[in-house]
Amino acid sequence: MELILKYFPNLTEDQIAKFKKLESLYQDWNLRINVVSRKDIDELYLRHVLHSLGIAKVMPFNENAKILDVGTGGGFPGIPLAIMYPEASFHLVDSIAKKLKVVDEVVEGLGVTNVKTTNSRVEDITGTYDFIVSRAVAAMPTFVHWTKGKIAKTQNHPLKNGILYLKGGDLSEELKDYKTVTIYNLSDYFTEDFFETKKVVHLPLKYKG
Ligand SMILES: C[S@@+](CC[C@H](N)C(=O)[O-])C[C@H]1O[C@@H](n2cnc3c(N)ncnc32)[C@H](O)[C@@H]1O
Repeated sequence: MELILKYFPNLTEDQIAKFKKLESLYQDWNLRINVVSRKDIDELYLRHVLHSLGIAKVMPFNENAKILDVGTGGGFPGIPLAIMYPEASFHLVDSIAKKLKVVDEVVEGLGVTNVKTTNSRVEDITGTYDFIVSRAVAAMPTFVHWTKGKIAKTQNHPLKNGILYLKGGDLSEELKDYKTVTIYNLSDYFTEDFFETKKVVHLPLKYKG
């Protein structure tokens, strides 16, 4: 938890309490439904919570922001971001129901009220959002195809509405066709070795016409 405060020192007491509570909730639920590997659960704050919050360093969301987390799995990056931005609304989607069971239990255990979950493939989601966040779900071309038409027209943030994707490693081949992409190195924000190759990829997307 100190790790989160190191990079986000202005959290409220309520946010601190919620971030702290994440550990016991995930430890408990992960024993019943495995959503986080054993190694990762020991490093939950580094590998999951702080990594998810890399998106917050790149693009602090406004009040009323509408965010879709595609393939949220056990709730990453959506749950840490929902704690960070209690006035924004988060829609967490996954095609596997038992993963969302963990998300629903964690959300209830935390008392977070700005998260909605849907058990569905993202292709079947019909809303529009300021940003679509994700980690470890699909290569960018597939992801862009899946999320077509889900971006809101009105721009409310300094970065253009679109995808904010947590990715790692060499992305030159995967992203070569996207002229408008911006890559943010998380090592510019966080000093831990884990972030050495980690990035946030911002890809502006056209709104639904
Ligand atoms: C490797 S997990 C990543 C989970 C989480 N984002 C994380 O980083 O911890 C990929 C998740 O994407 C989900 N997924 C894959 N394709 C999807 C689709 N088309 N629509 C919704 N969820 C999808 C899978 O069910 C799985 O839970």
